[in-house]
Amino acid sequence: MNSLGGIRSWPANWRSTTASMTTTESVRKVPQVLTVAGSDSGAGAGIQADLKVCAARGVYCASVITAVTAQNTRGVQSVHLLPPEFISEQLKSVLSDFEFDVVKTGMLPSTEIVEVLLQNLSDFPVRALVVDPVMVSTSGHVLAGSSILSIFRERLLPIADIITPNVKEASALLDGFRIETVAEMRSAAKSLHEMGPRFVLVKGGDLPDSSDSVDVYFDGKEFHELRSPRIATRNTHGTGCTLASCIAAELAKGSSMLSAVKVAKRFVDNALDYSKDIVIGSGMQGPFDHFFGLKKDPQSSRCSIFNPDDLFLYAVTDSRMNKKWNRSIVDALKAAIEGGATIIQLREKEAETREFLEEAKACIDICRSHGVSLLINDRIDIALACDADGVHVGQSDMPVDLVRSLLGPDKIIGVSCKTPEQAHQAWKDGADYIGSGGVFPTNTKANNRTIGLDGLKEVCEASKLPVVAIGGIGISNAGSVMQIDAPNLKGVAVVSALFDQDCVLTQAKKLHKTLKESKRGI
Ligand SMILES: Nc1ncnc2c1ncn2[C@@H]1O[C@H](COP(=O)(O)OP(=O)(O)O)[C@@H](O)[C@H]1O
Ligand SMILES: Cc1ncc(COP(=O)(O)O)c(N)n1
Ligand SMILES: [Mg+2]
Repeated sequence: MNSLGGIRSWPANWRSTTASMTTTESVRKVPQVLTVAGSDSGAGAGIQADLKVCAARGVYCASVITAVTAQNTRGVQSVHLLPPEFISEQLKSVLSDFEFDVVKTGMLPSTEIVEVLLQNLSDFPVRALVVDPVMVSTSGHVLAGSSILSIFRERLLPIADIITPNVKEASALLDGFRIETVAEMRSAAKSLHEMGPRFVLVKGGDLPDSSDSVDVYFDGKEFHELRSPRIATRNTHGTGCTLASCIAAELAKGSSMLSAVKVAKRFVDNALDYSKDIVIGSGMQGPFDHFFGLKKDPQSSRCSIFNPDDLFLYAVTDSRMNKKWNRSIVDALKAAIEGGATIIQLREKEAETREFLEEAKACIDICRSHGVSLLINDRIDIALACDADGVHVGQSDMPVDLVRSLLGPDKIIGVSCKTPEQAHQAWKDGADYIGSGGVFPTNTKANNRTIGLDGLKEVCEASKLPVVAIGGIGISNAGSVMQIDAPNLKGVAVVSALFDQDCVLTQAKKLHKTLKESKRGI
């Protein structure tokens, strides 16, 4: 739909171009999505899911309804298509008024309906188009028949920025191509890409015989497999709609396509996990809760889900390096995350408290919008004040058991350990992970005793906790670190290898690639 390559940021002058009815200073731009989809009376999927996920992600969502379904947790009882002329009126109404960042489509059940959509999109061009080619509900009901296939293939897919078919839909678009394995999902993604969309995500929620829930993403050159353990629940009604709308919401906020897809996958995963036991309706396809992020489960003592795999590429900031390269902390972090950093630690040794707090708040916004956790080095007060995801403390900082009692059960706590004794204590005190090093000598931390790869291994073996290695690690030696034989070594933490570099994005990508390759080699 657009020429922005999926990596978009607000134009510098958006304030002056956005609205003319109020003064420039008082304008606050809200990211906006339009969903063009069907209504689900049970409110688990369709328009209702789209509205919920956008609200949960802080994005405004308008809705044009194409069809009304009589639907519940047992299935779809009946479908009523709205007249194409009336759908066109709805489209004109909102497209002529709002400034949508992204249009997302769901159920488009007739050729005439697709025609009116295409006509309106050509009358009112939008910046990005997410097409979820809804054809079959999770319950197996046909929501759009084969009559729409040719207009999808010939006219809608070629203008889409991303399409998100499930395996059945991908197969239908490819004349019945069989998709039963991840390898076949890859072939399907490639063939669908040839039909014209800029990105393809083939969703594997319904892939038979797979213990993981795997989605295959293809950008025309590279494949990415997005995996998460399959959650055992009946409440998967609306996962497809939610995923596509979450991608639209993240794009509307300015994310790149891959970041948007990753955030969306994680959102669905967290929502399913949070809602796996809820019972709504008596059928086999229950809805899930999109607002898990706003709630705490009174039954469980730990409710934020710390994923040890997030330690994979752990970026630790350094303000002197940002000054040296003349970039803001926010730009540095954005580049690190876009390049593949999976968790961030804000380490600030010079700033005054007020300055540190303001910085932390700006960083949290960036991290939250990318679905990446942000930890604060040492300063429990700053972590509390800005509601960071957790802290990292050293052996001479506040003791971990005290940190836990101050921060409560939900926050992530990491602790630096050089010895097996410290590692054992970290676990007893309630830490979530260990940072172990310095593995190699480094300029970032003066007078720091190095422990080498043997010391790292001893620390790993002494604890049940996940470990991230730190100290003098970069592209040249990250592979040797990951190859020590320790299953709880989850990743590497780096400072200079990312931030004391000309291009943070390039270095992050290279390091991520190196780590992935070395992990595969184990
Ligand atoms: N049981 C599950 N556990 C974890 N993720 C799931 C599960 N079922 C579906 N997903 C995820 O939900 C998203 C929607 O997938 P899918 O169910 O294949 O689409 P649709 O709802 O369109 O049929 C995908 O990201 C998929 O990986
Ligand atoms: C109105 C409408 N749109 C889309 C879906 C597909 O949702 P899912 O495949 O997740 O059940 C649905 N069931 N109803
Ligand atoms: Mg599904």
